[in-house]
Amino acid sequence: MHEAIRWEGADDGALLLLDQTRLPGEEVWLRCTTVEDVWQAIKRLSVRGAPAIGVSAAYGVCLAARDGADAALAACDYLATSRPTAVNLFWALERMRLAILASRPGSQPLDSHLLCEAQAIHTEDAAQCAAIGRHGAEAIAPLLQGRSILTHCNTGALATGGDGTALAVMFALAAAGSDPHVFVDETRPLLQGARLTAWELMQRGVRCTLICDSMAAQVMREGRVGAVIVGADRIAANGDSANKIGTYALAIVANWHKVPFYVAAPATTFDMTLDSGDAIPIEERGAEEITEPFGKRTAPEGVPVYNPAFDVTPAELIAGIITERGVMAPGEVRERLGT
Ligand SMILES: CSC[C@@H](O)[C@@H](O)C(=O)COP(=O)(O)O
Repeated sequence: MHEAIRWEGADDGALLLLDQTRLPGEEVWLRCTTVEDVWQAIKRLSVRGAPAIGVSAAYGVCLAARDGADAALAACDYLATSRPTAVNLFWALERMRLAILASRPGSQPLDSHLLCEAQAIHTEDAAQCAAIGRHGAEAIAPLLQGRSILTHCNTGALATGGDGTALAVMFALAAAGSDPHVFVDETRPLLQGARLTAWELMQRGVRCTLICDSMAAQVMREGRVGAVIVGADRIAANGDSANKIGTYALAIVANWHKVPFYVAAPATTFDMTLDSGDAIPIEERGAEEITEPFGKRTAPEGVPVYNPAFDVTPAELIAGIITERGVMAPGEVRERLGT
């Protein structure tokens, strides 16, 4: 596993993040010592992927706790403003807030109490990834019959506290000896597929082929895809799933070609307060990500730009949701994950 989040030292330590904006060219670790460092790292996507954002934010609260409980509570509010779509962020911050409120003077010092909580969130996420891999491999293996899996964005060890969500399924298939092949969508505009997923799969010896997002329909028409598996940033109670922009179009294309479309995510990605995906907040990012990708201008100065970072795939396009509790139909989410 290529871990991307580490805590260095004891209670007075620092958060180390493998800077995902520099991959695959350079492996540079950022050393975060303040809550502001963590906020910036999340905002600029040095750490990204829904579960990884939650884990990192939890450690960010530990950094603030050195200045006491009020500073730690303020850090929870502040980190919640970094990105709006991945519900794992808000879930982790709520868990840290409850841990702050439960901390009693005279018992374990606040900073070590909170570090234990953040480490528990991290470890639990790793265990959830492993279970998603196991359940997903069992469900997906019979669908492949020598065909490939297609995926979008990055859902591996870089995006989580463990082995990943959708990518964990591919790693589990590989570990079981079934030698999967993965078509990797490059994932416009920030190329999480080309830069991160292709890198992770190659590091782990999983066969993959990089395609542009717009080529997915063609490889499906050629009969080369047995299943699509993607991650999620927030899943509503009816199974509607928000994920990286382009996922919705991919789901439509998969359904047209009768290729089963799966979402893989831990329970921490479900937002049972939302009846449908219509209420999921969609992050809009800066125009320069499209007009000047990676510092090179590709569009005329002054052109109007719309840059939503996520879209919502309606539940009816999803064959199954792979969670640590097993694979469920979108219609089973309310019953299996509570109201
Ligand atoms: C296991 S990560 C699942 C999702 O968070 C992932 O697919 C995704 O859309 C990430 O978007 P990003 O903008 O790179 O944070």
